[in-house]
Parts: sequence; C-alpha cells; structure tokens
Amino acid sequence: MEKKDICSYTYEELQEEVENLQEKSFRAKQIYQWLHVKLADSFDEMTNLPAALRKRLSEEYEIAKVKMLERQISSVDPTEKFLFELDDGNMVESVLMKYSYGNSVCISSQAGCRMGCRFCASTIGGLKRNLTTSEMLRQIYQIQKITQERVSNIVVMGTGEPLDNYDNFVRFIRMISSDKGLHISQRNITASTCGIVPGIKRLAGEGLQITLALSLHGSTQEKRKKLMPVANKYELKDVLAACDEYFEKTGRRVTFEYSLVSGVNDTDEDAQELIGLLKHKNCHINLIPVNPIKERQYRRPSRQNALKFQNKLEKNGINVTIRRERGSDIDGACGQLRRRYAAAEKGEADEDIRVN
Ligand SMILES: C[S@@+](CC[C@H](N)C(=O)[O-])C[C@H]1O[C@@H](n2cnc3c(N)ncnc32)[C@H](O)[C@@H]1O
Ligand code: SF4
Repeated sequence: MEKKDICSYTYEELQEEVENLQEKSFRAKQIYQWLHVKLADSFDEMTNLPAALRKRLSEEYEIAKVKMLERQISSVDPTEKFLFELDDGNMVESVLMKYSYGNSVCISSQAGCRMGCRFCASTIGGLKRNLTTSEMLRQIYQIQKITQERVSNIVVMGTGEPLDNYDNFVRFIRMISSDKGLHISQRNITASTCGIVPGIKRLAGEGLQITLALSLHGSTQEKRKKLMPVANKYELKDVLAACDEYFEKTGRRVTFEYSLVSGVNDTDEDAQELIGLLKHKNCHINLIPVNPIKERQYRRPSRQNALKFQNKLEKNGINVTIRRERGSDIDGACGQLRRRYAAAEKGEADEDIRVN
C-alpha cells in the first residue's frame, strides 16, 4: 500500500484522518504541531503519542523526504544556498537571504521547469515533476532547523513555475500562513510567474494577500517571444490585464521583473516602450542584470548601462530598483547548483557547469 503524504494535509484534513483512525480528536492537534511547528522529520520524534499510534502512523503515512545534500555559505553577504534531495532522487535548490527586516527563503515549486525561458538554467533538463505541498513546506522547515534561524519572508522564485503546479502551490500558501503552522504573513510572501494568464486570474480570486511578481523581460509581444516561449501562448496585453485584475481584486501592487540582457532588451527603445507599458500602473519594477549561464551567450549590461536604464524609468515616475545581487560567490543563478550536482553524478566536468 502506498503511504499517504501526511505533511500535505491541512489541519482540518488531518482531523478527519485521525477520526478515521478512531483516535481521540486531540491527537490531530498534537500530530499537526509535531509536523508544522516542531518540524519533526520522523514519527519517532512524536514522544507524546502512544507507541502504538506512532507505529501505525509510520505504517500508513510518510513524512516527505527533503534531505540536505549541500549547503553553500556566501563569504560576501549573509546568503546561503541549499541543495535538497527528494524521495525519488530529484534535487531542488532553496536560498536563505538574511536582511535587516528578517530572513527570507526562496523555494522551488517544481523539479525542473517546462517553460523554456532562454536565459534560465532551471529549464534546461525540462520538467521532471511537480513538487508536493509538503516538499515546498519542508524546504523552509529544513532551513529553519539547520540554521536555527526564524524565517519571516518567502519568495517562490526558485526552480519551477508555481502556476503550473497550481493546486499544490495554493495549498502551500494557505498552510505556511496558517496560524496552526509557522504562521508566516501572506503579505511577506511573493510568488513569481512567467505569465500564465488563467493561473493569474484564478489566483486573483483565491482571497490571498500575497504579492504577485510578473516576469516581464520584454516590453513588446515580439521581444517577449524571443526570450520566453510562454509568450507564444499568451499575448502581452492579456498578461497585463490579468495583472490589473490581480491588483483590483487583492489590492496588492504587482511587481514586474525585468532581467536586463545586454543588447537584447536594454536599449533606449526598450526603456521607452517599458515606460509606455507601465507608466500609469501602480506597480514596482525590479531590474535584474541577467546571471549568465554557460548554455547561452547572454551577457549582463555594465553597471553604468543598468543605471542609465533605471534613471529613464525613474524620470517617468516609475517605481524602479535594480535588484542587489546576493551570494555572487556561490552557484548564483537559479538552477545552477542543481545542474552542477546532476552533471557531477554523470561524471561531467564541474567547470563546464559553474559560471561564477
Ligand atoms: C527562476 S524564476 C521562477 C519563478 C517563475 N517561474 C518565473 O519565471 O517568474 C524566478 C525569476 O528568475 C529569473 N531568472 C531566471 N534565470 C535567470 C538568470 N539567468 N538571470 C537573471 N534572472 C533569471 C526569472 O526570469 C524570474 O523572473
Ligand atoms: S524563468 Fe521561471 S518559467 Fe522560465 S524557465 Fe525559469 S523557472 Fe521556468
């Protein structure tokens, strides 16, 4: 019999499970606390449960494996990168970034990605599979346990497209923000999407208070298509309309992410078009000098050109920042650590994959 994924059950669902096991209802609270507050990795740790119940739980349920394979600690700023192994051998990356306002963790939502963005290392091997809700939660739990640091902010910006794993992702948001678990404020959670229009519209109606980040990267439909195959499916005007709907329904200002790629989307013309698109929107734009990956020839603009681009937007009243690079001495671009590890397992040279 396949074991049930106990960490993906909401509190109410766990209550039902406990009832079906014909156990006293307070056991549900105890088990939920072990899993989502005390962050237990095994049923053996649940010492206030009778031994017979622990045995039964371990026969019928499993606690999703998210096991640390590697931890990289940056020497230039307080950033750490973690590589985790899942039950089936797939690997995912998560990043801890320490700020003055608290600790932020960037998690992966899928093993790989099928969206094919040209500059992204996460998509090179395609999509392996969706992560379960428990695998998303337990990336945060493991980091909190390993570092003994309380996590206060979450960004869903690691490997994968969260809206391509919609149900598990939304369940994750509800559970991580629940007062029965780590209770991380939804206002401290940002999820980034490449622009899946039906997903954005559906998310707008979920009654959540998370920030939506839209990966824009091009100021016209044609330019987006060159960098992001998802633009072949959804028109830019429809993506922007869905973002407007998100803002109207949630009151949460949308962030636009724009990876600056030298000679591709960082010209004066690009800046002008971007101003035209965003000028009248209540939004924020994050410029991210592209992180080069070995498989593509894309380069980042000079610091001076990036600042010039930012100034143009600012002069037109657009709220814009250049994202500060974190952990530049560790496998920086999303998906690189995972790829380097997979290559090493296949006996390929490390240097071929690492670009930093
Ligand atoms: C890895 S994606 C994950 C979330 C979602 N799939 C998306 O595309 O928004 C998070 C952000 O990283 C950006 N990104 C991916 N590869 C990058 C690179 N090599 N340099 C800079 N940004 C990159 C993406 O464009 C996106 O804005
Ligand atoms: S940028 Fe996001 S959507 Fe695009 S391939 Fe990477 S993870 Fe997938």
